[in-house]
Amino acid sequence: MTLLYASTFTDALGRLAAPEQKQAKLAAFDLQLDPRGNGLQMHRIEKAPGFWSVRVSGDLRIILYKEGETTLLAYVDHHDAAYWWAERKRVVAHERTGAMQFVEMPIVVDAAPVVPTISAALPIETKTKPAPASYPFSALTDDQMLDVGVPRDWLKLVRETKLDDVVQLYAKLPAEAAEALTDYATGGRLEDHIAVKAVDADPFTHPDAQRRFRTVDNIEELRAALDQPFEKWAVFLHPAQRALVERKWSGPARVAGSAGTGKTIVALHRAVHLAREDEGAHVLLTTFSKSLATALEGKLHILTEAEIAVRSRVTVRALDQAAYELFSRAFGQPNLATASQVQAAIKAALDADPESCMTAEFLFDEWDEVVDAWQVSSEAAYAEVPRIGRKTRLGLRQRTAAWAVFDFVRERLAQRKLTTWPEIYGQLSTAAIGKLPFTHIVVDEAQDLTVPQARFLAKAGEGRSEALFFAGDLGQRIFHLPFSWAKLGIDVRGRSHCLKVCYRTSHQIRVSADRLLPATIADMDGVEDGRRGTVSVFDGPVPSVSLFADQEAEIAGVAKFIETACTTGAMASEVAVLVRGNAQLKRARAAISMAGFDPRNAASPVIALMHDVKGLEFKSVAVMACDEDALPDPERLRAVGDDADLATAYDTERHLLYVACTRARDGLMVSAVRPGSEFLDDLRA
Ligand SMILES: Nc1ncnc2c1ncn2[C@@H]1O[C@H](COP(=O)(O)OP(=O)(O)OP(=O)(O)O)[C@@H](O)[C@H]1O
Repeated sequence: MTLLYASTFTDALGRLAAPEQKQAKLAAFDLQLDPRGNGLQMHRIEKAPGFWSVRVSGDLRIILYKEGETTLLAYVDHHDAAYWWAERKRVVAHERTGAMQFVEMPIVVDAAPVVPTISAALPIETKTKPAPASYPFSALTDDQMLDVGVPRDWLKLVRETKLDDVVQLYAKLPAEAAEALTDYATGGRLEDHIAVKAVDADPFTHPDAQRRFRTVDNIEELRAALDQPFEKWAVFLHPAQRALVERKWSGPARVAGSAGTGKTIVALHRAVHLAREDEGAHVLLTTFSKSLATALEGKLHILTEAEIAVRSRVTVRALDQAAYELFSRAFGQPNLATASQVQAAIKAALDADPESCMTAEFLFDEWDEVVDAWQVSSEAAYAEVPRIGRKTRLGLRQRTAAWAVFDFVRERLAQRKLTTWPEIYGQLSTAAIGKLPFTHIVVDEAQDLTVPQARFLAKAGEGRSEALFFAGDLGQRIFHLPFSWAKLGIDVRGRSHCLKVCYRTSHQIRVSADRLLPATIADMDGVEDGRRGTVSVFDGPVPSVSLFADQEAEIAGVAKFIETACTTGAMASEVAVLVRGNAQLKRARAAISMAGFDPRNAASPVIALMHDVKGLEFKSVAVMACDEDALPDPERLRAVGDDADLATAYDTERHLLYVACTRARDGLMVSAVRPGSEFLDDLRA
């Protein structure tokens, strides 16, 4: 006998009180040991063919679906609610795709005047004819809908669905069908969603079935799955995610996609997959900051709860942290130069040459983005180096003058035995590359890699097709100028794939945030990340973009937003107030205080800078103080030494607002003092 569990079971388990969860899990473990359920009180549910109820305790019931040698843990709830759930479901293999589905049974109502609506608690089929304009699916044929996994019982109801009700299809239809229809209703093509047809195969192993059903191989696996805080991502991957995780790649590969489409989840599963496949593997799972690495490590622990040996083959570190450790081991602890030490050296060189027509800012950028980044070590090499990403051309005389400054900086750093990050990566790429302990490197947030990091990774993965895997979104690049990965030896062309299902942000928030970015962004190698066709799996309130007369009024407005979020289901720690820079932090604190919280208390809403929230998510987010003179940040723009780089710096400021807005799951408020940042017009458009 085979035991499976469904995502509906873990979802329902998560909603029970803790003692009830414990009892339900014990009954589930009994079923794992004996899927026939001998010794348990089981009853066939008359009105729901194939479904059985198992008495857990009192009136708590597990709903099982049994067919042949298969037992499925389908749902768990109190008696009446559990029966109510089962009586409205059928478990059937889709006639066209072969994927096993839970199909909600539509109720047919004969009364003609009832307006068709999917948003009702139960679907109501009527005989009224909808007007095509507001009914996006009215012209679809049966075949078109069956091809994407719509159950036959729902064909008519789908045709009668209004545009405003489309996102609610997720609550009623199998996810593959809802995704396809949502994309179609928002301008996409159904042809892009035609499901794999595997009618003769086991319907539970169809790629679409695996996003809702999981076979349990042993009690440890079931215990790990049920003990987790019901993290769906740990088990139920989207077929597009699973394909990227399990594929044998012929070179460096990359997963892209809008914020919240599960790129981090894919990176994490990929790392575990590599470690699982090969006992000799040692995987570095890395990202750009220590806090994100810590979050990744927490998720790794959830995912490998029942696989301690696999866990031991994955090391999670921020990339700089990993490089520092590797360098220290190979060459001794480095003494790192700070940006201000480099700036001081540039200033000293310029002071000695009052004739120079280059600014200290320009020279610092040139040092940072070109000379140090590419480890240029001589004037001749500087004359040759392609100044990728730098738009202002330098003539020979200017390069010679600039080199005199850089030579001075290099000498001063050497005298003081100071090392820069590019030097660390440079030495690792040459002297230590044969001794790296990692067989594979999986990089999350890869859009913010620096040149030296990318060069190092290219060297680390050289000659091994599966060694490098990247996850990132070009629309979230907020730290560095773009450069060609291919020229450095990381060629993901033909191996870059975009995820299209957004799990984090509501449809309304995603649509607003997407307006900040072009529909497609290409990197320097011509690899495109497309946002078109992305769908969110749930609905929420329309985000607000509010302009206030002054700071006091804005603080009061944000305080009200926080209060509302906290009284409508969010815990205070699930609410965040984000600002562009340190100068705006006091406004965030004032808003939190006015909402009745102590900003110093850890259980209060989170206050953070936009730069620090990459990879995080909150139930509700207020992005405040987006004033005209705060976003784009004038300091940042002033620091751009090369006027020609201004447009790129503007883009990164825009990306920053995109990152901030897409941290929100359900509620988003963006605010400013009038007239507000120019970016807000795009959000509102
Ligand atoms: N297959 C899945 N099933 C359910 N939830 C998922 C799935 N994949 C991802 N998620 C959830 O979606 C949310 C976003 O995932 P993740 O952080 O991986 O997205 P991302 O694309 O890396 O986002 P960002 O670009 O903002 O960093 C998380 O809450 C994650 O648990």
